[in-house]
Amino acid sequence: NGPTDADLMNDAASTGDVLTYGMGPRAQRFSPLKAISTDNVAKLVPAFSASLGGEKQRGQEAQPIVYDGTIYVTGSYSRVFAFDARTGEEKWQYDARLPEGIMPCCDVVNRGAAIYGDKIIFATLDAHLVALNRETGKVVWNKKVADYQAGYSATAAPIIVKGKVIYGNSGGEFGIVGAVEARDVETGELVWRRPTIEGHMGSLGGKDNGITGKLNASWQGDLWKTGGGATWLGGTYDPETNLLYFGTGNPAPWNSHLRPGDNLYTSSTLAIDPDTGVIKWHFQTTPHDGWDFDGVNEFIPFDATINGKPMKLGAKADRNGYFFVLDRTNGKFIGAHKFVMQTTWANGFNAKGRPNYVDANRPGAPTAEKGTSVFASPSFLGGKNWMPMAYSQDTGLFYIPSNDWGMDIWNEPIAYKKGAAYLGAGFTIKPIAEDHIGALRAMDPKTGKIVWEYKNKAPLWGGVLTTAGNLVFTGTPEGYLKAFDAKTGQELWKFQTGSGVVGSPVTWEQDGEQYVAVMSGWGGAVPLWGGEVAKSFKDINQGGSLWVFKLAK
Ligand SMILES: O=C(O)c1cc(C(=O)O)c2c(n1)C(=O)C(=O)c1cc(C(=O)O)[nH]c1-2
Ligand SMILES: [Ca+2]
Repeated sequence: NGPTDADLMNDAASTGDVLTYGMGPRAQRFSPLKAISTDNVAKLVPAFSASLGGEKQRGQEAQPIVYDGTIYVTGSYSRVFAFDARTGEEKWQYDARLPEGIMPCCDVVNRGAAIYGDKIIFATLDAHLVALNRETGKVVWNKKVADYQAGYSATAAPIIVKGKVIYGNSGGEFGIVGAVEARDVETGELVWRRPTIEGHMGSLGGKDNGITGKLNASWQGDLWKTGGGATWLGGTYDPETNLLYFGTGNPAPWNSHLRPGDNLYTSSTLAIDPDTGVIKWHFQTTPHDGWDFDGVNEFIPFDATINGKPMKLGAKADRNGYFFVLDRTNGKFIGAHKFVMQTTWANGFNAKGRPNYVDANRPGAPTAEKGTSVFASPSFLGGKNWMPMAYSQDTGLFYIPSNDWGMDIWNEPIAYKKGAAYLGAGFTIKPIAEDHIGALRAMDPKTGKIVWEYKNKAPLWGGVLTTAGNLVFTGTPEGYLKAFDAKTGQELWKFQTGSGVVGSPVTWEQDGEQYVAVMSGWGGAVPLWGGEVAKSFKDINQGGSLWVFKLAK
């Protein structure tokens, strides 16, 4: 009863449901549906809206899951809701009732749940993993996965591969140690664990399973013990190579002068064996990161012919402003293409895939209180942050929700203290263009060319969906869900949802009609950390609702 492993692996092709974060294990966010197309999208109207209620609003970053007449969404403050997919009527809701002392860095968000058999599984801000019965919302199991009092939290949607629920952790701003873990979906028992920082021991079936990397190869002294590298965006899975792809976040502390070396495996993409948790390859996008270019961004498998050769590739639009194409079988560097207006920290990448650093643009070492401040672009909130891009199998383009902005950044002294912020840096984010911060960009992964772009005044903070109807959907903080022509970027439709849209849209087919759904509710990191940019957009109203659309009859 309920979705099986095979159903999850087939999610990209099955149009009657949305079973995985990313609309398929590869997370391409491409739907073969075309009942809604460039010809008729102007006639898209609300079918219903459902409120998450309460006073607990803030950022709604979730991607809905749709199965058998029910829409499952997670809400801010670690809540889960089940709504009737035809009427919007609430079936149940679950509230994790968080303790006082949680320490999420960047708003009380959650990006979505996983579904498997009779269960809905999600991660909480106090670092628990919870399985609920999908019919009743009652707890089936609830496991503490890390210590929230040490700064651990969780915001990502888990994925499920071969009966194991696989998930990441958050807390990179508190000197935690990143890890990917796999648990038995039926019992919640740990199967394997893989820390992301070199020197830490992995486990498999209750036994040691080798340390990650090589102790002290790229970290000095004891710094690896509090090295960061959170896996806070979860991962993708490619059934063809049988590899999980997880991004890793910033090294801790942010002040790079306090931790000489490459600091592996922070700001990287890791390919992990889903059966054992062993790292098969790694690619570091920002070695010795000094700007919080936290590299968790999703790695999306795709196939393309390059120089006459069909290749199994993967792409990642990194927070550091470069779009990476790698051979997904072995991590070999194929290319890095700038997708933002400006990158002050590096001038491209060399043939081996190492950045050509501009040394003068690394914030200076603090002599006493404060080191030399530099202007850096992108800002630490990134050329692209958590919000997922989409890949169209029809156009062969990636649609990247990106932002053009910079920051003043300087280093400060800091020492590790359990449960306290471990940055050693100060910063102020600033706009760099008159007319926009956000830019939805269509990237050709074969050439690195930007085929079209749509500029948005506020920073884009929501996920992207693309369809065989030649459409691209994404939301804006100004409150709109918008649809664009996938080939030209022409804006074809918009709808005002009443609060900023920072969720990820999905589409499916039900009773012979195509539906589109998205969460509305402004929040996430921008209002908290956005400096001058946050001030400009402080009047956006908060919210918390699910919007569902279909074509007017
Ligand atoms: O290093 C980490 O553990 C971590 C976690 C998270 C998170 O879990 O949301 C964010 C970040 N870092 C981060 O750097 C960041 O810019 C960010 C933005 C958001 C958001 O949801 O808007 N989360 C996070
Ligand atoms: Ca971070």
